[in-house]
Amino acid sequence: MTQDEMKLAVAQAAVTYIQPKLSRDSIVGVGTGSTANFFIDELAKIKHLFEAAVASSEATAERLRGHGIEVYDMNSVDQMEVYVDGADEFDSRLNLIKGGGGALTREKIVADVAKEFVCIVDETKKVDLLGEFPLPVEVIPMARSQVARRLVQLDCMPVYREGFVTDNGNIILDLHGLEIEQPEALETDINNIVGVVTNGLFARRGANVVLMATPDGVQTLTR
Ligand SMILES: O=C(CO)[C@H](O)[C@H](O)COP(=O)(O)O
Repeated sequence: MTQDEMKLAVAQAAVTYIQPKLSRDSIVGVGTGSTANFFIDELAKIKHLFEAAVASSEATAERLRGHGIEVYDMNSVDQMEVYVDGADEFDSRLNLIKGGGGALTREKIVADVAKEFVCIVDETKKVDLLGEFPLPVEVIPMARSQVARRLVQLDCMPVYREGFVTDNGNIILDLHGLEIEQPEALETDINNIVGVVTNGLFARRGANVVLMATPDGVQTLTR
């Protein structure tokens, strides 16, 4: 089974999982990335079952609209049935690293509103300890050097993501070589640095459920 076949399988499983939770006035939060794109294409098949979506990036909004799914502005939404998104890594407690595609801040905002965060991954994303995937940090551009110095003081190794600008007009520093024993504490410590918008650790608000594609089928993992 190819990785794309696994992404499709988990996207289909996500639609099956969320369908009973939806009603005509439901809002669905939608994440960003290649797995999320498979989900969007599958979600379009049940677009008559919910009211609208909220997107975690401009790319996702464009793809949703391409399927004729209405996309609401985040500020007009105060409740959301479910948020579905991929991840770069997850551990057994369903803590995540996200933001490989640079959409981490909007992803975290949309996830925060949702009653349930359904994370869709293939088995290659499962780790014992988070941190092999570089942890993205979104930073206000004028604070780049100072934030980098503060991150070094936290024993992090920041690498500037050259030429990349987030949908919010900010830059990304990727933190390499981490072995994250205490994800909640690190999430808080990094977010407390002045000039950091947010970081890609989803520990304080991890996933409620992870749907993980394997060659033998999709597994449902809960906390
Ligand atoms: O956090 C993300 C984007 O900011 C994605 O969810 C993450 O990078 C996984 O992407 P993919 O499904 O393409 O592997």
